[in-house]
Amino acid sequence: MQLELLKCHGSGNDFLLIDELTKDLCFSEEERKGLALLLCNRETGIGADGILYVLKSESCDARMRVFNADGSEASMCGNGLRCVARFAHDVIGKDKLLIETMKADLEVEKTEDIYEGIPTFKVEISPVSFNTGDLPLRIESKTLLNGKLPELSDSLLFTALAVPNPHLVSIVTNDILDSDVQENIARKVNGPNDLFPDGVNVSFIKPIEEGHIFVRTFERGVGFTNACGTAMSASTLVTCLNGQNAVEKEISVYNNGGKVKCVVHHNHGEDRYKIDLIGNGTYVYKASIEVDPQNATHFTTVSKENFDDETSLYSKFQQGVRAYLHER
Ligand SMILES: N[C@@H](CCC[C@H](N)C(=O)O)C(=O)O
Repeated sequence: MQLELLKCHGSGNDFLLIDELTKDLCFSEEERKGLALLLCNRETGIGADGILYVLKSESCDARMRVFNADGSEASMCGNGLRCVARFAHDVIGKDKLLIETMKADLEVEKTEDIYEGIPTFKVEISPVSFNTGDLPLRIESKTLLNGKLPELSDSLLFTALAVPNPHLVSIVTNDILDSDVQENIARKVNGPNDLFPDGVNVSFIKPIEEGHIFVRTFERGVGFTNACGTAMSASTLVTCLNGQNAVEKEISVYNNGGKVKCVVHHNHGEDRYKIDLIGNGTYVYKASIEVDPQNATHFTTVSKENFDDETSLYSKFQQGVRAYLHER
């Protein structure tokens, strides 16, 4: 079949978006997985951190399903949701939309440009849970808040939370960030292991100054990515809980692909948190490929059309972000 793909990114976390909103496509679960494995491979495929399937929804404006590069399905993807928000906005023509995801219906909204000319979307990251059973993390206690996991490190303090995909977060110093500690831990908890049977996204946070943090994530099902939206949201919340940042205030979150803004909201009555994730939803190119989803072993590219203006504008934004980080 001829399959249209939209390559897009949020903070350099890149995806292949497949439109099942306006097109009648019908994939089996195995085919969705097979397409992710074939197309996301950076050596033999097109290369991407995951596939975003955008489907029709009975209750919302659209539905998002996210498959990681290794073919596993994730319950949420923050950077991907901004790309889906952009796509649904462009197709449906509404500034505010509701997107169905695996575990929640989430509000998304076109918002003020993060950098002049860059299409920017605010997406809701929720529900948030600190219950270890929701990741799952198999330890005795019901939560892990700045606690030790001796199986992973003698010294680092970790917080575990689901937003609702699973995250393990630690605030670290420069020397730890520059070492291979994060990769070793992440590989351990994303291979066969007793602590995180389903794997976990592992983030290290470096506080820069009040209202500004840097986050790097090793993603479950992918590896190190330029950025992970749910991880940046989870990390911002952790810095608020630690008193390093404040709730209801915009926090700048720098990453290897750019910058987003996060705002943590706390509903005191219900003691619930939700986070606004604000950042780019950038189109890179449109492509058409010939592929057999039932036997997804190879594909041929039929056509490709670049969104050069979007790419060069995003590069300018990145230059500013790098200059800021270089000075620190
Ligand atoms: N890149 C995403 C998260 C994608 C899913 C994640 N790897 C998982 O398996 O939970 C984001 O921007 O949130």
